[in-house]
Amino acid sequence: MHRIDNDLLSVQEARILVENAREAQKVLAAFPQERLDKIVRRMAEEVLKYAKELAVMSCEETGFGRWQDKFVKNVFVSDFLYKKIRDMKVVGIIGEDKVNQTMDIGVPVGVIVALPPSTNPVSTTIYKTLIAVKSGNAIIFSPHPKAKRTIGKVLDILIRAAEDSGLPSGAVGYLRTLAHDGTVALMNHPDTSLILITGVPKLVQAAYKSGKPTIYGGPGNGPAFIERSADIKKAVADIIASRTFDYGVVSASEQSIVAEECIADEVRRELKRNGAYFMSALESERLSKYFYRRDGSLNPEIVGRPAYELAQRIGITVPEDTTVLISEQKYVSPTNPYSREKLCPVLAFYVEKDWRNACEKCIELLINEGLGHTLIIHSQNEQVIREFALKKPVSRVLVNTPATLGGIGATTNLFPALTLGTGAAGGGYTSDNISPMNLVNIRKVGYGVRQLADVTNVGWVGEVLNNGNHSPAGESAHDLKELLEELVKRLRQCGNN
Ligand SMILES: CC(=O)SCCNC(=O)CCNC(=O)[C@H](O)C(C)(C)COP(=O)(O)OP(=O)(O)OC[C@H]1O[C@@H](n2cnc3c(N)ncnc32)[C@H](O)[C@@H]1OP(=O)(O)O
Repeated sequence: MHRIDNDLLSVQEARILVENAREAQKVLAAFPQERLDKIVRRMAEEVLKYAKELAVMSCEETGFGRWQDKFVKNVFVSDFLYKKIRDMKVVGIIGEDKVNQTMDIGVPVGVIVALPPSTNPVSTTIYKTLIAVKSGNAIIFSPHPKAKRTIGKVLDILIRAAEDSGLPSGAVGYLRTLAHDGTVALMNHPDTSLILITGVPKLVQAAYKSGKPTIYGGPGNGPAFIERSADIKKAVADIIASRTFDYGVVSASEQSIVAEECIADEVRRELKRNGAYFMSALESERLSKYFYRRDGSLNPEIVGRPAYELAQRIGITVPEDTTVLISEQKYVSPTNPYSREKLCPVLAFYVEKDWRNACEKCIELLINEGLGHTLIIHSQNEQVIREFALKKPVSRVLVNTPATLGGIGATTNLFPALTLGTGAAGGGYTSDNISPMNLVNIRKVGYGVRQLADVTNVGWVGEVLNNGNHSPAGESAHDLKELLEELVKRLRQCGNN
């Protein structure tokens, strides 16, 4: 009974939120870029003040990750991302080609439905709100139930700051009565235009079923290949820093290491020097039992937990400062959790004879899970790097950098984003690191610059038509002559002769 009431209330609330957002967006759509920018700036400045408090709150509410790293992510979006988008021209006339006489006009998509994940609730919510308002859109969040207090607080801070600086009321909103039906009602409402979903694998199908354009930042399974020419010390330090960041919850993070045989022992030694613990086959087997729930989904109990705690769970005594748990593996399979995304500081370790075999292994891992997401290579050999980049079914190839930070555009010059597109390979429609430009349509303006006759080479067309042998329909020479005369007549009628 309670569930039914909750579902009904949630659906009703969803309808009201969309109606308010639709009206607010009409006002917002008329704002020039400068006015939107002022609001974005106020939101970024205000939420930055709460970066630490929200990081702590997020860990307390969800149990996922490390507050210090969440604090870094919150600062990253409120400061670095903000500065990156500050001078971007996204709406109105955003491009003009005086020579070719064309113009591009950025047009907001309308009302966006956003789902943030329980693993990055604060930073993803800040990021989505900033890029949505920057691009003149309204945005309605359906908070993840596991992080609803935290997401509610982030949004209250953002909404207060935004409305104080002129955002029409209702342009940023969120569902307070959380229920599956309310979220689906937001997705299916005829007045919502686009769904921006990060994590939450269980609701992706509902988003696709709505028939709306859906941008999904989904699971990764990035293999990190260490090639013989790599700076091994740096490669290992990068991987450890990345895999331990926020206890492994970022989807771009390394899930396995693929080492070239001739350097494998050195890599193992370096990993151990960096606090890694290599599990025995038995220990690996014991830990593997915890990875999935009965329905095959990832078990939240191991997500975003430190290596030491995971070791305790299977009764292994390891030093408290153990950074990652590593399992030596040979094979890739959907039933082998070590060859899939793990969202915690656990890595698989594969050894391959040379870079070509490593290349195959990486592809096998990506086909197993994480198609379209991310791959990492540590190498000084530009030729191998390029071969890798050309062949891998991923949307981002990260070179000599920690993947967690490289994928989200902190240590690389990729766009700073917490929703990473996986392209057609990953079942989505964009492979971008999602930016405000993904939230507008580009209206193309083209001035008349030539006449139809200018693009029609009558002489050449005549030559082709008169060559009866090449006529697919087998028309007679007489028919073709008539066709040509008709073409010339049409060009004249257009006043173009
Ligand atoms: C750059 C980046 O890092 S992007 C982040 C990418 N991250 C991911 O892809 C992580 C993928 N996430 C997961 O695998 C899971 O969310 C886990 C393992 C982290 C956590 O699992 P859980 O705690 O069980 O949370 P899960 O997301 O599955 O949701 C739990 C329930 O809440 C529901 N739920 C989640 N969000 C909403 C919402 N907005 N509205 C209504 N219901 C929701 C889910 O449908 C699910 O319902 P069910 O249990 O009845 O099927």
